[in-house]
Amino acid sequence: MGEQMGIKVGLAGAGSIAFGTAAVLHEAGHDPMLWSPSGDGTAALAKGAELHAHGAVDATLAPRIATDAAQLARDNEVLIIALPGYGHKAVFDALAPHIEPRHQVIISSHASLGAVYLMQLLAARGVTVPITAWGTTICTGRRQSGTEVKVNTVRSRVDLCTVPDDRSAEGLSLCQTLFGDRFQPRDGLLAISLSNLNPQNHMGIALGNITRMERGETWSQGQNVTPKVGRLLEELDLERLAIAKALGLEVKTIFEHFHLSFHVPVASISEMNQKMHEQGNGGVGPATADSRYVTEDVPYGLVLTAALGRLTGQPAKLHEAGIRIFSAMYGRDFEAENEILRALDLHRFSLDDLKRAAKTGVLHQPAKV
Ligand SMILES: NC(=O)C1=CN([C@@H]2O[C@H](COP(=O)(O)OP(=O)(O)OC[C@H]3O[C@@H](n4cnc5c(N)ncnc54)[C@H](OP(=O)(O)O)[C@@H]3O)[C@@H](O)[C@H]2O)C=CC1
Ligand SMILES: CC(C)(CO)C(=O)C(=O)O
Repeated sequence: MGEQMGIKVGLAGAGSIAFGTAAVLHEAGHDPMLWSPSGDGTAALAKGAELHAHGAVDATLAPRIATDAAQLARDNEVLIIALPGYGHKAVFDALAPHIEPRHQVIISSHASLGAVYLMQLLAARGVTVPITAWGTTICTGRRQSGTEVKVNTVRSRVDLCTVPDDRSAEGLSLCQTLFGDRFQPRDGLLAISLSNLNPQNHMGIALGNITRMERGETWSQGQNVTPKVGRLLEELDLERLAIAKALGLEVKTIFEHFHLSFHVPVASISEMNQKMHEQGNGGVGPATADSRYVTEDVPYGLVLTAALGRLTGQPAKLHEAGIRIFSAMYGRDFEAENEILRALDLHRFSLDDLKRAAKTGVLHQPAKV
């Protein structure tokens, strides 16, 4: 995998996380390249402007820019998928024909068994590579313009797993080489899916603040995790933890999540968020109802957790209610919007099939009856 430093990393995406991750990689001496699927996200950088990161990372860099998926794969040894779940299928479809055995793929953050979908595309070409799924992102932040990103935090811990699981050591070692000793290996893709706290947290945050979002207000996210919103997040967390327990999987609690990601002492979730607000990394809430907090996290997050709740006999009633309430508010069927679960035809598989696929990355066709 090349030299210890200066690894060429291709990022699919040119939004907040792709920009922030490029800055983190640059600071660690690596060589990032960005690919904006439409070209819009990198228009200014492609004309020669520099990318400025400020906040938890202060850096100015001139990342390489890819014109298409083929170039991103050709010019890099590592590919990081760094865009919302609703773009994953299109990006996997575009990249898969160009991925070769020399590559490693990281999905940041992994959504709805996307790693299984990508493995399936690669298997059709006879290619296997280590695909590492992260439960979240290495940093948080907001892209401020085509050349600027504010990085709010660089996380101390990110949960990961690699499929197929016999390539786990390669996946972990690569992540450590790129980003340092920040990774907590977890037991397969179901653990990683249940390690992503955004869907449940964003459900509570968006429900509590939907009028602010719809009216386009500017509002502090941390400050608006008020005691009642905080309690809803804690109750949502209990549903997720019950499913993980039924599956025999260890995942972090919401308290550990905020502590490790935002460096605040453990207290109630509302108190931890107030502290984040005070120390300046509480973030800014979405200023539009057309936000991935709903359009990504409901179909690609809550829907999978709710399905796992049904399969494990641990019904996630609040998660289920969230899917219905947001679908009613938006006049959309968010359950039907998940392109990856639809392509995998999840309903045909048993819990045992999913448990196996969580390790191998392969969903075997159920036997015909
Ligand atoms: N920002 C944060 O602090 C955090 C983000 N995350 C997660 O990280 C991931 C990335 O988030 P973030 O960078 O903030 O998101 P952004 O909305 O900033 O990502 C924008 C990028 O996504 C691309 N994109 C959007 N829709 C599609 C599509 N349908 N097909 C292909 N590409 C698409 C855009 O393409 P184009 O360039 O063509 O416009 C652009 O490059 C998400 O899963 C998010 O939930 C998790 C925790 C924190
Ligand atoms: C703001 C933050 C870090 C917490 O909700 C986030 O997860 C996001 O932007 O997706």
